[in-house]
Amino acid sequence: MPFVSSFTVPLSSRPLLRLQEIRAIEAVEVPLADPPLMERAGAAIARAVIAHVPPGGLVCVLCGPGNNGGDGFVAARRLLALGRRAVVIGRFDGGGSGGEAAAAREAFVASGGVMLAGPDALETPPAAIVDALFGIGLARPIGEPHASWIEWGLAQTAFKLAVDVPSGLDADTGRCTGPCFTADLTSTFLADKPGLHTLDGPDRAGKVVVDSLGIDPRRHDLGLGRLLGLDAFADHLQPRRKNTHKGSFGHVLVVGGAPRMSGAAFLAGHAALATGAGKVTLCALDPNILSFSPVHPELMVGNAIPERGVDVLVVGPGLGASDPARALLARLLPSPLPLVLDADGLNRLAVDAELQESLRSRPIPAILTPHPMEAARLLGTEVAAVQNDRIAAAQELARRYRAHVVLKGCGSIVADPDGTWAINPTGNPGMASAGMGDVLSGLLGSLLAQGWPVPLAARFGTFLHGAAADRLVAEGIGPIGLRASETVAAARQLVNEWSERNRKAL
Ligand SMILES: NC(=O)C1=CN([C@@H]2O[C@H](COP(=O)(O)OP(=O)(O)OC[C@H]3O[C@@H](n4cnc5c(N)ncnc54)[C@H](OP(=O)(O)O)[C@@H]3O)[C@@H](O)[C@H]2O)[C@@H](O)CC1
Ligand SMILES: Nc1ncnc2c1ncn2[C@@H]1O[C@H](COP(=O)(O)OP(=O)(O)O)[C@@H](O)[C@H]1O
Ligand SMILES: [K+]
Repeated sequence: MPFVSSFTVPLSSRPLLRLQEIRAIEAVEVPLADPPLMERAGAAIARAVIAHVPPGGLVCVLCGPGNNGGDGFVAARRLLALGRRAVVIGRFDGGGSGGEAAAAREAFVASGGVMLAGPDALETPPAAIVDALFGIGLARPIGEPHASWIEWGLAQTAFKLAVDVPSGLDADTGRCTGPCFTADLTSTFLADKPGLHTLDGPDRAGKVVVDSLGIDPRRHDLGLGRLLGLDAFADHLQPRRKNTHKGSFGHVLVVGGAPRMSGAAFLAGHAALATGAGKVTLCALDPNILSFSPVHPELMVGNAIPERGVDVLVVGPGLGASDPARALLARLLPSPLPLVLDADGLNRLAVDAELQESLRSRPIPAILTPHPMEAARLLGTEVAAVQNDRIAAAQELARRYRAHVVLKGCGSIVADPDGTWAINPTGNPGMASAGMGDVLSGLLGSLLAQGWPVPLAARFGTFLHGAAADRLVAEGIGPIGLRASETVAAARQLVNEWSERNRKAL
């Protein structure tokens, strides 16, 4: 029997709020809420602990100096009231009370709760650790004593729950700014946060559960960011009408394939065909390229750009940096056809003001698919600067190049020229292998050829590709050794399954 774990795909899209947007909700709701939001947050944590920890197990709550710590004190007090074993580890200098967090601390102590000065004082190993050290108020890398507590916590086999955000993780960017907690479950409040879903976030947060604390988020400005779910694509994931022909599904032209790099163009073309493009032609720079692929004889292969009949351009896979490559870009960027620009196409664009102007002036904005290094070149900066704030980097690229941007990597960001953005929750580290980007380009071209609106194609192609890789991993194929070409058949299977499911739902 092959190893099979469950494959689940995120079904529902949801808002992702950045710090300022969360703070704006707090400013309105905290003064009005009865019971107070901290009380509700603490109750939610206590419920989550009870759901995961058998009675009798010791729950150790690490509490920090702010409201995140306040949530932890409320949770500990409630656990005690429910007959659970709970202690707090916390150290608070200075006496002055005041503020909700201090009141929560006093209420915990008044109810007979025990506060220890460090994990050394624990008499038994905990069954659960609740990280209530820092949440959205993290202002700098975590120092002592909290850093040692985190290190101790990570060494325990206990169930680990993070309150709002794993301490040390930046809720906006997903960056660890120093020592950082790693949770099995993050219970996040009011709304979901982007930092839980990109860069280091998915490694640190574990499963993310959103608790609105009884606040209807629709009463507030939900910002421009979303976490993608399958529901966002339902209108376009429909079964095919019977009365159709290959012309109904568009003709994709893949331009790339310089000497020794023709595989990239083949992968993109293969992905486009397998996900529904009516016809695919490869225009390769390699003069010695085979005129047909024995593996995929459906692909039309040559060295020329067809005079007519093409509906969508995918430019870049294996394009290289030669003068003929530049000439092709200069010819194709002003085209009125939908365009996906990837890989060497992006690298050349980064250093060529004329090409940049053609791109910006296109009647239909292109889709650019940079990985962080390509994004850094396009922004004239370093990879670290891109990764410091992936959302801001993708938004800046989208604005500067007037294009839809897929900034690839763990938690790919999709950004549009109007400032809207999304994070893709699908995908896994099996995708960190050569050729994956070429497959993505082909998928995007295929969706455009089949009439998907450009912003939605950028989102769905990214979602589909990651979900395909996730399904393969669930079937025991990867993550180690997962090959780009394997994701193509899995994407085909998913796109058919999802379309068929929508037929049944009609
Ligand atoms: N508002 C509400 O009612 C609600 C809030 N909620 C909860 O509150 C959380 C936000 O609370 P928060 O704003 O108090 O920030 P929090 O994350 O506790 O940290 C700030 C404190 O830490 C300190 N500090 C920062 N970095 C530090 C470092 N590296 N090392 C050491 N100290 C550091 C900082 O002090 P300072 O920077 O001034 O030294 C300040 O004292 C949120 O995530 C959610 O859990 C929910 O219950 C919903 C209702
Ligand atoms: N750790 C990861 N988690 C999720 N997706 C990943 C991960 N690593 C890579 N990917 C995805 O795989 C693809 C890799 O693209 P790219 O880096 O351009 O590969 P290549 O240039 O080798 O074709 C992107 O879509 C990226 O988002
Ligand atoms: K926390």
